[in-house]
Amino acid sequence: MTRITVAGAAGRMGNAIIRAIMHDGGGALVAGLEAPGHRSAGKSLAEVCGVADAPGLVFDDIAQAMAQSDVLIDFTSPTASIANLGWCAEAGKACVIGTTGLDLSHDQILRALAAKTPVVFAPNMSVGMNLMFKLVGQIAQVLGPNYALEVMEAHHDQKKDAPSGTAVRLLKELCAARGWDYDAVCQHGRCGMVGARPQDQIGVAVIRGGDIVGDHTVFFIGQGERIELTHRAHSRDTFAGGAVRAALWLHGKPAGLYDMQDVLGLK
Ligand SMILES: NC(=O)C1=CN([C@@H]2O[C@H](COP(=O)(O)OP(=O)(O)OC[C@H]3O[C@@H](n4cnc5c(N)ncnc54)[C@H](O)[C@@H]3O)[C@@H](O)[C@H]2O)C=CC1
Ligand SMILES: O=C(O)C1=N[C@H](C(=O)O)C[C@H](O)C1
Repeated sequence: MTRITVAGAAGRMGNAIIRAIMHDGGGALVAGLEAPGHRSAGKSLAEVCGVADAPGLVFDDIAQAMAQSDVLIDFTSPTASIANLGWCAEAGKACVIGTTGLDLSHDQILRALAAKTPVVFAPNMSVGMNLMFKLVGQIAQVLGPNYALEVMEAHHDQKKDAPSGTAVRLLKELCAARGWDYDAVCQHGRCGMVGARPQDQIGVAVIRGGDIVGDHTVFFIGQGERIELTHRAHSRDTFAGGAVRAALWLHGKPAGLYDMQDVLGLK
């Protein structure tokens, strides 16, 4: 059985992942990991997460948290995920990373570390969104250049990064389909005398508020009609289930960088 440690155990996703391991089965929950000096360090996972039957403790030291584990599932912050992956690469432990907001330098380090240990890295662990990643490029290609592309995402008011990692991936799929350069064509918001819309542009709109779990819409807008392709996550359980599925799939795989498309057989 795959033994799993959950980083960010006291966070929104950490909590959902611990519930998924406990209630959906398939893996063994070993420990939680939190930021150095975090108030939950030394407490039981059951107390920290409110999951009565959860075994194990929360540590603020990765060596202790991973001592009995095969896989780390990490939904934390960009710097924390890269540091935790660095430890996993040295120790030969597999790592599933769902953290978003990584910059180019994080991305380069992640790729180098994934040469040493198996890693699943994906901005969205849901089945539906991973199918949508495939579909948006196909739709853009079939409709052709006369259809304007726009992306809108909405999330809860605690989200730190914008646009979401999922929106960034959708934009990259659309750019690949059109042969466009991401940085050159993405227009983040519009304000003032912006003029007529150029054809080679993708507008990006970001909404934040309340407890929205995660909504993404891609607009394909033509003269006389439009398609709006929307994915709405109803709860974090959909991401958590995907993360656990990825951990079970990853255990025993050779070193390398994988994403949810590999896990779900969508490539
Ligand atoms: N890929 C996906 O499907 C999804 C990705 N996310 C991403 O996951 C990340 C976390 O999101 P939330 O759970 O909402 O955030 P959160 O803020 O609720 O939780 C993050 C947790 O990580 C902990 N942490 C910080 N540094 C740490 C370290 N060095 N080691 C261990 N734990 C550490 C924090 O104390 C906190 O408890 C974000 O980047 C978010 O965008 C969120 C939902 C789905
Ligand atoms: O921070 C979140 O909550 C989410 N983050 C991911 C992202 O940035 O794409 C995925 C999901 O939409 C929820």
